[in-house]
Amino acid sequence: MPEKNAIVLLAEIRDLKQQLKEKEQELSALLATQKDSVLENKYCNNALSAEEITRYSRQVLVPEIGIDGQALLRNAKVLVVGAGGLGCPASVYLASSGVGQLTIVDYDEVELSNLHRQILHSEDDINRPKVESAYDKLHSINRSIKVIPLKLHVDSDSIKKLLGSNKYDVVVDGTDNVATRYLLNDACVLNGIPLVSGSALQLEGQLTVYNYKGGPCYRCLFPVPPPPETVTSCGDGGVLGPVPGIIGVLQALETIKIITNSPGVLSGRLLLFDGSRTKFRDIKLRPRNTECNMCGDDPVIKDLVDYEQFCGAAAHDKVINIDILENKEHVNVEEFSKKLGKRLVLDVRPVIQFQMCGLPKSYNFPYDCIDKQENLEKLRHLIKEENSDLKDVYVICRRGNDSQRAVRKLKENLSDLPVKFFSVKGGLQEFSRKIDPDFPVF
Ligand SMILES: Nc1ncnc2c1ncn2[C@@H]1O[C@H](COP(=O)(O)OP(=O)(O)OP(=O)(O)O)[C@@H](O)[C@H]1O
Ligand SMILES: [Zn+2]
Repeated sequence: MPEKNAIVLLAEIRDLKQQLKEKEQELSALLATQKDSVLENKYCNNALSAEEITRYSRQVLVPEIGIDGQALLRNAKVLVVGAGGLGCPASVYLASSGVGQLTIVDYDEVELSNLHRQILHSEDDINRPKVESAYDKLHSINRSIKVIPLKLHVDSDSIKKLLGSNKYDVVVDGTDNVATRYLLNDACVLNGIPLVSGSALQLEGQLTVYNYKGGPCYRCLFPVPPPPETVTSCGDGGVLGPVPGIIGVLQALETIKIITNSPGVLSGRLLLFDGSRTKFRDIKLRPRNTECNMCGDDPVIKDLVDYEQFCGAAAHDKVINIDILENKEHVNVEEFSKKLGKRLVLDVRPVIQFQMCGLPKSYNFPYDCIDKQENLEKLRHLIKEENSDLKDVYVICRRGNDSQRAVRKLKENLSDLPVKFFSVKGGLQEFSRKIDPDFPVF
């Protein structure tokens, strides 16, 4: 028998997956028709079917949940925004605990660098929409609930449609940017929905519930957004997988408590998790601000606004390209690669990123401290030594933004040297995409 090649095998796997999906849909339809008859069981309290009693028995036994709580969960509708580090663990527990309708929204596709923490996605899902992969896993965890995957960017228009078409009991914020945080806060205030908010970076996490039974909203605490350059994303600062895991799981816990009217919901309090010492701290927040622009007694904001404009930052963590240099101060990666090894290259990423991977014969001068006197002296020395007759210095970073800022600083501080500084357009990510895919992207 001739040996099968990888392409044939992949095509067969795809066919089998498609067949499996069709069978699953058949099964769901069958279960839906049987549901009513399942509910009528002479031994069971009619609020829950026999299957539900068995499936959820361990949590129904918890006094705060009980049969009524479980029925509330089955009738609940939860919107999870973001199928990333927080949204994945949160939705796993919401699906498995029997939340009747779980809508999961994300615009993005799965990447290799997501897998260490985004536990709904696996290697086979790379390049698939996150919501598709989330749907498959959640559906296989619990076929008796309705999971609605929506691949879309949540903005002022789409959130209005989303909240207008369904009466959600809770919104879970599993996103990673300030603009979406304000957007979800305002949308939840306008629609009277509690917002379970979490965040995680490096070894630290935070959790609170906004807009719950007269408690504060996000704007009560943060009336104005932080300057965009002070916000660090996971892509820049990193995050250890279990940290968003812990916060996401706690988001599910708060959501379940809200739905089941359990006491102790984390409203008006902020939970701080410090993973380096494995410590939780709980701080009391200011109560609702009666003068809050959004939820105050006489709110100024009556409709959703343009959040990217309000925050001066994009409502996603993808590349925001700044353009602060003149055209002639840029060089594209094609030109840059021809000069590689023949010109001085300054890599202005943080030390850790340079240690992870760097171009041969490049020098690391992190942007943050490039204009410190001792670094300027080192640079002066390097340029004089290495660049005696080569007048160009190439400055590179991860995405081509910090390199532009660095060129500005270098021009200001080393104007006496007979060199020209160029920023490499698109940075190392572009270099990896267009010149050498062996350079690891992250
Ligand atoms: N406005 C939005 N609408 C829909 N999804 C959003 C929105 N903003 C953020 N998200 C999603 O929220 C998720 C946040 O996940 P996470 O913080 O783990 O980071 P990531 O974007 O997946 O990865 P990384 O930061 O490492 O590139 C992402 O999947 C992102 O696509
Ligand atoms: Zn408020």
